[in-house]
Amino acid sequence: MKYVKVGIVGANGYSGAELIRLLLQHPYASIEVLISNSTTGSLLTEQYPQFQDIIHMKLDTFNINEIASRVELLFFATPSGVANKIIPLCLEKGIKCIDLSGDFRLRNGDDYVHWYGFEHENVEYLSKAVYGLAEYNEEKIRNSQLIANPGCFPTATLLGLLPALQGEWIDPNSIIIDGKTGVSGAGRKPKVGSLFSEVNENVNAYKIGHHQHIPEIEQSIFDVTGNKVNISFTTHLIPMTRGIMCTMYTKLVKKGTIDEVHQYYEDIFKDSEFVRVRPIGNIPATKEVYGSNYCDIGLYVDERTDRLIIVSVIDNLVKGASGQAIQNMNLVNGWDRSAGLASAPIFP
Ligand SMILES: NC(=O)C1=CN([C@@H]2O[C@H](COP(=O)(O)OP(=O)(O)OC[C@H]3O[C@@H](n4cnc5c(N)ncnc54)[C@H](OP(=O)(O)O)[C@@H]3O)[C@@H](O)[C@H]2O)C=CC1
Ligand SMILES: CC(=O)N[C@@H](CCC(=O)OP(=O)(O)O)C(=O)O
Repeated sequence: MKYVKVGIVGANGYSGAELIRLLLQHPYASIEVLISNSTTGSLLTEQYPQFQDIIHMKLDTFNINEIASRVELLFFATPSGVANKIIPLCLEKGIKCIDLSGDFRLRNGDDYVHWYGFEHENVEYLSKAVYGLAEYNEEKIRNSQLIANPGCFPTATLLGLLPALQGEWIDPNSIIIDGKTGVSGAGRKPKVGSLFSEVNENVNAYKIGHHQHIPEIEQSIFDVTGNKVNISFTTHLIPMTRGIMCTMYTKLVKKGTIDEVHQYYEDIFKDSEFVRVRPIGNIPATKEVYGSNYCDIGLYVDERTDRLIIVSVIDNLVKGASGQAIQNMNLVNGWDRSAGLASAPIFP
């Protein structure tokens, strides 16, 4: 099997480093180029000593003419507002691009000003991007040159919620999503809100009503089910390093026992190697997917309130970012879906 030469723009960030870790164990991809910004010129091991004697590479500046002949596929693990400017240059050179940022997830260019706070510079490319939720978009992803990798919260939310909507088990206008995340979700760039003394022994609700993942989740619900919904979505920062838990409260509209709903979920995900529907009565915890590409889903039918409560957990850096990006790379190249991703979660 031929190796595909890949590069990472934003290699010095948390999701960039996680891409490196996962790509090192990938059977068909070889890392050829690492690009960073303020740390350009340094060795990767100066930034991340864990890679000593494993990978010896320098962090370079982005120069499309210089890298075009060296890579066939680029991952963008850059802050929002960066990839929209440079991905079109890469596409013109025939490089496949997988963007881990939000820059190509929304179809409506005007939404970027409202939800992300920047003006998108290449709105004509938004319709060329395929949303990389692999479990729902596999065929389109296989044939795409530009993949918008889903956000971490949308990944956990959509995998947990879409079957309930597809099966018309719940009222689409009743959805409340309570999201919790570890601090690595905010990236490696230092900020006050990520300091140990701010996060430790604390829980903090943030971006209520204006989180950038709201339009992404609503857009995907529409694409898969045709439902135009307005969700209530609140995220909380909690004192852990990795992990996302989304607990979703929904009103049941179809009389169904937990056995029926559970069977419906199992049928939807029977061929998805990275979604595990937990047995009835078993609710997943974030540590049970730590370091892995799994999304685990637990279901509870509350007969007292007629609600279906769905709990979905992922590792934000793996299934929520770099693992899912590699899952998409596997589809684009026609490889095994789980190539390089088959490892079990780390526990405890
Ligand atoms: N962390 C997570 O759990 C998840 C992150 N994402 C998304 O992935 C992207 C990366 O996130 P994360 O790894 O956390 O971020 P980090 O802040 O940890 O890293 C950002 C990286 O981008 C580089 N960078 C910054 N500006 C530029 C630029 N203009 N040109 C090239 N490189 C640049 C930085 O380089 P340097 O350090 O040298 O300045 C650094 O390598 C974000 O868009 C984020 O929203 C998505 C899902 C989950
Ligand atoms: C803890 C923390 O701040 N998490 C970030 C995760 C965002 C992210 O990963 O960015 P994308 O929009 O590119 O998906 C947040 O909630 O905004």
